[in-house]
Amino acid sequence: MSTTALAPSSAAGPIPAAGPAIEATGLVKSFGALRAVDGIDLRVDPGEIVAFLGPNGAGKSTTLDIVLGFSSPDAGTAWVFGRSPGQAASELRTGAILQEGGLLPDYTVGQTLQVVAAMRGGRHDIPSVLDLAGITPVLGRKVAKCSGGERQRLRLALALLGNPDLMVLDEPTAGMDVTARRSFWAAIRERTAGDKAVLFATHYLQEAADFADRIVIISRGRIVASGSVDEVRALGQGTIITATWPGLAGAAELEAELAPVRGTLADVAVHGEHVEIRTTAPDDVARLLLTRTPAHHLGITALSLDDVFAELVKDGEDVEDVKGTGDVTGTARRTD
Ligand SMILES: Nc1ncnc2c1ncn2[C@@H]1O[C@H](COP(=O)(O)OP(=O)(O)OP(=O)(O)O)[C@@H](O)[C@H]1O
Repeated sequence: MSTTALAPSSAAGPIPAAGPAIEATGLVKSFGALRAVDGIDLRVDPGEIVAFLGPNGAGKSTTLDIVLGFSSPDAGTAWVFGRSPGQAASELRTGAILQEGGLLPDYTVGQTLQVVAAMRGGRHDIPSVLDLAGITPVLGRKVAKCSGGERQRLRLALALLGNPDLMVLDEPTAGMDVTARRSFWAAIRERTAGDKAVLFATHYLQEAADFADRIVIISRGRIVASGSVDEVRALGQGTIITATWPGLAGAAELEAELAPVRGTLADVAVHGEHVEIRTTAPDDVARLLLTRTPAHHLGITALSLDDVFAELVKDGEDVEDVKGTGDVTGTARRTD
């Protein structure tokens, strides 16, 4: 697949946005016996930046390919500004950064932009694209000599050509260092200040937390949670208590001592004298540890977004039972 959505050129002038940037309902896509996408409902409104998070093979790219019109779903519908994805692409309403490949190593950055701009047709404000993507300094450099981050910036510039209303970015900052990632997102933010929409797939939870208005978590082709960062974080049940327990014989001793609060425990782990307990009643567990056991040095922390994410995607068996995940615009929900 090419790196950037090289939509067929269109003579069509600007067409007003109509409805949601993306409205997908009941998407299903199989490869042989594998259901890569298994009933996804997804809505992205103009002006929103939405992160699509999930483990490897969850179905993110397959979904994005459908939204971009690169492939058709086996079932369900996808609309982009009220049009078919292919139509929206041909009207230059969508721009994309896909995962890999597609760039010609012997072209310079500037030549690549010119060629793609000519292929896409229409009028392009190349200086502002260069500026926004921050690649002016490497304009004369051959793609083969560009660093990973510079290539991603070139991909961003290509995606910005035509000033699309929706950008679909598949792991757009892969290979970028923290500073490059920050300035990449600053450029996207600047770009989406109005009513432009962005849907991006990422493996970086922190990136999703920092830059997205909304997070959609997908596992095994199904949406398992969606909402703001805080809403998704709140789906994690429990609090983590850590402590040092001198002379602890092992997990059996810990569990025996915690018997009075057993019903509140989600997880216990013992690493030598260090214990980690996840509980829905942190005060009770802390009190018990401090008054009835030798444990000391207690630490009490909320679940991190990483913990919540790991829990939400941990077990495909749970997710298999999910039915109808509903829209992804409202309050966060877990669907198992
Ligand atoms: N063209 C294809 N033919 C066969 N299987 C495919 C094809 N495209 C994707 N798959 C499979 O579908 C599943 C979902 O793949 P997809 O690329 O959508 O996942 P992803 O969430 O984007 O993963 P990653 O984070 O690793 O990029 C995977 O098991 C993948 O191997």
